Amino acid sequence: MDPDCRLYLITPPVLPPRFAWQLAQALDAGDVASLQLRLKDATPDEVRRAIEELMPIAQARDVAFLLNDDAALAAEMGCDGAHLGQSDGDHVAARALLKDRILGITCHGSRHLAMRAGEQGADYVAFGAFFPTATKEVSEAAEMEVLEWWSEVFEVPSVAIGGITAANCAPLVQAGANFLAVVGAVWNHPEGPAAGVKAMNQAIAAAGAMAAED
Ligand SMILES: Cc1ncc(COP(=O)(O)OP(=O)(O)O)c(N)n1
Ligand SMILES: Cc1nc(C(=O)O)sc1CCOP(=O)(O)O
Ligand SMILES: [Mg+2]
Repeated sequence: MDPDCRLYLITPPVLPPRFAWQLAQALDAGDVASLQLRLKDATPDEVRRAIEELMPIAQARDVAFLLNDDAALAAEMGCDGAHLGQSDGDHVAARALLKDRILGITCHGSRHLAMRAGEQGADYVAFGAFFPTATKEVSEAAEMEVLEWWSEVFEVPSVAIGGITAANCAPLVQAGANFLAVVGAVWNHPEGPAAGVKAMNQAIAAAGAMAAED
C-alpha cells in the first residue's frame, strides 16, 4: 500500500463573491497539491479573468494551477496544466500542446480508459465517482479495487474524486490514491473552507499512518 496522498482542490462550479479571499484562506490552512479551476457555465472571458485573478494566489503558495476542460487555454494562459474528461477533445493533441505542463485525464471506473490515458501521456489518471455527490450529476461510478490495482501495476499517480469527505476518505488513501479531489468537503464545510482543508488533511494523515502500519 502507498500511504502518500495529498489534497487536490477543485473550485466551486460558480464562484461566490470574494472567492479570491476565501481561496487564499483555504490554501493557507494546510497542504494542497493542486487547484483546478472548474467553471462549467462561465464565458471564455470570465474563465480568463478568473485565471488572471486566482492563478497567482495558487502559484504563490506552490499549489499547481490546473484548468478544467481546455488544454489550449491552459497552455496559452500559463497554467500549470489541464484536466480533461473523455469528451474534452483529443488527449494526444492536448499532450503535445501542453508540453511539460500537467495533463490529467478522467477515467471513471475503467481500467481500459486508465491504461489508454497512461499511454497517451497523462500525468495522472482520475477515478470516480466513489461516493454520491451533490456537485455534479455523475453517471459513472468507480470501485476501490481500481485504485489498488492501479497503484500496484503503474507508476502514474491516481486521483480519486466524487463525494469525498474527511469522514469517508480513509479507504481511498489505504487503497493507494495519490490525490483526493474535492469540492464540497472544502467549500461547503460548515466552519468554512479553511476548516475543510484542515479536516481533509487530518483525515488523510490519519489514514496514511494506518496504511503505513499494515
Ligand atoms: C480531478 C478530476 N477528476 C475528474 C474530473 C471530471 O472531469 P470530466 O469528466 O471532464 O467532467 P467535468 O469536470 O468537466 O464536469 C475532474 N474535473 N477533475
Ligand atoms: C467534478 C467531478 N467529477 C466527478 C467524476 O466522477 O468524474 S465527481 C465530481 C464532483 C466532485 O465534487 P465533490 O467533491 O463535491 O463530490
Ligand atoms: Mg470535462
